[in-house]
Amino acid sequence: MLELVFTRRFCMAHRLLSGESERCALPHGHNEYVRVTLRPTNPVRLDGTQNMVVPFHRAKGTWHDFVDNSLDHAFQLGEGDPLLSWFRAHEPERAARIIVTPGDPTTELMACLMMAKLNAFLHADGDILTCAEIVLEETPTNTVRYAGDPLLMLPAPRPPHECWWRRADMSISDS
Ligand SMILES: Nc1nc2c(c(=O)[nH]1)N=C([C@H](O)[C@H](O)COP(=O)(O)OP(=O)(O)OP(=O)(O)O)CN2
Repeated sequence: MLELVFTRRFCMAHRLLSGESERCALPHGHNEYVRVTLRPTNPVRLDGTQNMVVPFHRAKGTWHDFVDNSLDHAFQLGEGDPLLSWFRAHEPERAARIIVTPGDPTTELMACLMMAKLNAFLHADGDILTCAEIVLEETPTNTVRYAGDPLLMLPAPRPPHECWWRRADMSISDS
């Protein structure tokens, strides 16, 4: 099976309120790497001329735009986090740069949300490719990997069209 594999780096900050770790409940940041593996939905033989599954820029362009302009330097907060209400009340323009997640923004959750978003982009581009695997390296020593359908792993708090990770746009929250 021919696969296309792309890696991108981004900075993020988050905090985890529901876990056992007190230090993770204070806002802190990581420089993360996300690696995605894309597979042709209907694999065919290389044509002997162009010999491409899809041009790289088409396969990764929208995804990297999302990583660079929506994920990079964004603050990730669970939708019940009181910091979210604070930003919406006092710094509404910055609140728009907050990634709002269903529950704590753990690496597991973010990996599945990001994979679902990528699949929404790929679906909107004709379903030529599907994301088969995502690897999200939170730190050099902590990595989450998922292969399969991310929708099977994700909470389903609202109808699909009200969940930003199901929409093929640059959104990172639902108002
Ligand atoms: N299952 C998960 N557990 C934890 C997550 C997570 O996303 N999923 N996240 C964190 C925190 O973000 C924390 O900042 C990183 O974890 P930690 O192991 O404390 O990071 P270190 O850099 O200290 O790792 P060492 O290799 O042990 O130095 C916590 N748990």
